[in-house]
Amino acid sequence: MTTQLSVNVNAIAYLRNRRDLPWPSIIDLARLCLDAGAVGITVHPRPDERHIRTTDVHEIKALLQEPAYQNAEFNMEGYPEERFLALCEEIKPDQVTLVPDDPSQSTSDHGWDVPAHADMLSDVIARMQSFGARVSLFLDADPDMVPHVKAVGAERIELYTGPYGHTFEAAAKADELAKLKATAEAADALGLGINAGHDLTIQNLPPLIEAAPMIAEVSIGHALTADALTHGYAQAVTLYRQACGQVT
Ligand SMILES: CC(=O)[C@@H](O)[C@H](O)COP(=O)(O)O
Ligand SMILES: NCC(=O)COP(=O)(O)O
Repeated sequence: MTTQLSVNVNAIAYLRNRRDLPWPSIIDLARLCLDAGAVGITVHPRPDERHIRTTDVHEIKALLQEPAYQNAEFNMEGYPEERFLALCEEIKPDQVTLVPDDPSQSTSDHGWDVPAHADMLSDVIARMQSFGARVSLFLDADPDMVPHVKAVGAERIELYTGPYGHTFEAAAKADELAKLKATAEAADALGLGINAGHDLTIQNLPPLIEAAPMIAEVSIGHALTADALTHGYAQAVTLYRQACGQVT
């Protein structure tokens, strides 16, 4: 399996929202990403619309319905509150990634305590699957949490890679990578798909993929957008696809 790249466009929306102007265009840049070989687009429409707005979600959906992008995937991330779930039912993305974020959080910084929310998650997962979405649960690197994901019916986990991306001292980085590897292997053994994301970079991606080659998809936004300021957006996508081990 080759790890696929889904580009998160939250950061583009942040930049666009600085002024009451329609540029940078999320749709134009999403088109660039897909044409450069990204498997799909990821958004995280937060309740305060600090970056991705509901209108953006509808416009991306329309883009992915164009003939050229029929095979592209739409991944919607968010906390399972009613507004987000209703939007998912309206948009019908290919994948819904459930994230345990409080609305006040500055960004996603932890995975689910699945047993503590098992009944709610089971119901939400079934609700999202009823329109055909694949459901992924955002998870800390903890193999013991994996069987609970299986029990609530999700198809995938998304490994929260922030602690790995935030460490720079070799021993700490090795320790975080080992935890990610063990969690990916536990999920693979139970037949769960494995995604990964948060603070992944061109530098830290190859060791992650080497440690856990069964990772099906990484969703990357912040560092890719930063690198796009240097290399251009299409070239940045190519560089990240190469870091995923894809031949471009
Ligand atoms: C779930 C995750 O780690 C990211 O996809 C998250 O969407 C980042 O959110 P912000 O772009 O709002 O920081
Ligand atoms: N799920 C992770 C994601 O979509 C983007 O995270 P980041 O690359 O912006 O940290």
